[in-house]
Amino acid sequence: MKNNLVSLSDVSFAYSEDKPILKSVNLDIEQGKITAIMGGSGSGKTTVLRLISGQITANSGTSRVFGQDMANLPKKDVLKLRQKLGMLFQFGALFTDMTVAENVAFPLIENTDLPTSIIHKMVAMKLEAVGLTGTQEMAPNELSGGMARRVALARAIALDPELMLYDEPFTGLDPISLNITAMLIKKLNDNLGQTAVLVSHDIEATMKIADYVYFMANGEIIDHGTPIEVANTTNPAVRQFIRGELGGSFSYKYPAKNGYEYYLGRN
Ligand SMILES: Nc1ncnc2c1ncn2[C@@H]1O[C@H](COP(=O)(O)OP(=O)(O)OP(=O)(O)O)[C@@H](O)[C@H]1O
Repeated sequence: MKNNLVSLSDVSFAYSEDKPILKSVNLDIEQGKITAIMGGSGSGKTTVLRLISGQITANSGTSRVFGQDMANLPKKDVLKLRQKLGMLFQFGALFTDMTVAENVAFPLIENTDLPTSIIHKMVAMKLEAVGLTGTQEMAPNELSGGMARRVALARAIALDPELMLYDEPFTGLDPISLNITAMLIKKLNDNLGQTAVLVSHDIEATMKIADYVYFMANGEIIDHGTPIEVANTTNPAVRQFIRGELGGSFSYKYPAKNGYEYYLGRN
C-alpha cells in the first residue's frame, strides 16, 4: 500500500468569504517520490505548500501531514512537525552578514545541541551534497545566483528533512544552474529517499524529475498523473499550459472588473 506523507481530502480555503482560493482539493504526496504542482499564476500552488507547512489551516476538508490532522493541531506540535520539513523558496535569501558555513549551520545550532565539531562536519557534508565544498568561508555577496540557491538548499536539508517543499526553485537561474538544481533535487530524492513537493513553472525540468504531477487552475486540481500521462492529456487547459499557448481557457489576466478602457476614462 502507498504511504502518503501528505493527504488533502476535499480541502477548501479562503482568506475572505468572497474569494475562495482552494476549492475541494484532493492531493496525495507519496513517500519517497517527487510530486510536482503546476498551473497558472494565482492558481493556488503556494497556498497548498502553506497548508502543508501549517502556516494556514483549511476551512473545510481534511489535511493530514505525517499522519496528523492539521485542524486544531497545537502550535507546539506544528513547530515539531516543521522540523521534519525543509523549505526552499524562490526568495529564500541567505543571511548576508553570515558566511556560507554559518548559514548552513544556522538550523543545526537553532534546533539541536550538537557539539561544534559535529556541526562543522555536517555543514561540510551538506555543502558536498550540493557541490560547493570549499565555499565555507565565503560571504553570500561573493556567490553567483545559482550558487546562492544551492547554499540555501544545503541550509534547507541541514536537518535531514523527510519532506522538502520547493517553491519555484528554478526561477531566475541560467540554464546550467537550473539543470544543476533540478539534478540536485533528484539526487536528494534518489540517494536519501527524500520526499519532495515541487512547485514550478519550468515544464521541461519539472517533467524530467517529477514522479507525479498535479495541475491546478483557479484553486482546483484539473488534472494529475505521471509526467507521461500528463504530457498526453486530453485536458485542453493542461495542453495549453504545457505548450505555452496564449489562446485558450487559461487566463493570464487578473480577473479585474474594469479593463484598460476604465483607466483611460472611456467607460
Ligand atoms: N495573504 C493573502 N491574502 C489574500 N489573498 C492572498 C494571500 N496570499 C495569496 N493570496 C491569493 O491567493 C491566490 C492564490 O495564490 P498562490 O500564491 O497560492 O498562487 P500560485 O499558484 O502559487 O501563484 P504564482 O505561480 O504566481 O506564485 C491568489 O489569487 C492570491 O492573490
